[in-house]
Amino acid sequence: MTPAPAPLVVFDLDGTLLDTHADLVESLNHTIAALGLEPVSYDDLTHLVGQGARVMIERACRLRGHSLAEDGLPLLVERFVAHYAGNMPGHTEPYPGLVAAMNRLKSTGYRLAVCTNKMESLAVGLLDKLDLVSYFEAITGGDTFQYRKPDARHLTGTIERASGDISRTVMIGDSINDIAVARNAAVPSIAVPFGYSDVPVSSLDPDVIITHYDELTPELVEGLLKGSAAKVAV
Ligand SMILES: O=C(O)COP(=O)(O)O
Ligand SMILES: [Mg+2]
Repeated sequence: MTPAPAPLVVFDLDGTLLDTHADLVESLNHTIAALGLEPVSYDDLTHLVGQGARVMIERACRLRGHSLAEDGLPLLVERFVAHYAGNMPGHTEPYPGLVAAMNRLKSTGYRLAVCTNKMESLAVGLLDKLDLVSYFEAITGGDTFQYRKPDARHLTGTIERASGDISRTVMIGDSINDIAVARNAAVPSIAVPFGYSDVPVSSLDPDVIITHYDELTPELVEGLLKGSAAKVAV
């Protein structure tokens, strides 16, 4: 019998691997200050984040009642990226128990990857500053492909780059795009409630919710993989 391919756990980044909120808010406020707009708060972030910097800036302008000239956006994105990249890692930290959980999974033969709507260069740069890049077989961002979460191809493209097997993959994330991309790719999902969802994660209907990384064990992932294999077999 051929052994089952190594399982792959694919992580979202903002609000899942890393608590990035303070730096996102700071860089966003630095960006919109150029337009004379009032700063946004952490509470606003849950509605603004999710589709990368460009959309976050557009949404923040809308929130502040500012109609952005079409050609104004590239300069603002540049301003955001310069500020964010220039301050990394800032206040950003891995969520409690994450590194131990990743070590646990890796020492059991698991592969890990990142599928984020953040720009790939910012995701890689940030993970590099935190010495976490080497954990991942692949890191893909919102600009890596022509499509991004919740489009299934962002996740399937990530799995391919990580040399994973879609029937042995689990996606873990904090918001609707993550649970939706998993559903769209027919991959089991795990939600974390400590990120930036604007609705309770239970309403997204993930397969499992974990409230701390201590719960992310090989047994939990194997259980989900068996469950999804059973669903396919029915
Ligand atoms: O930066 C964003 O807008 C979203 O990032 P995430 O996909 O890692 O949550
Ligand atoms: Mg997220």
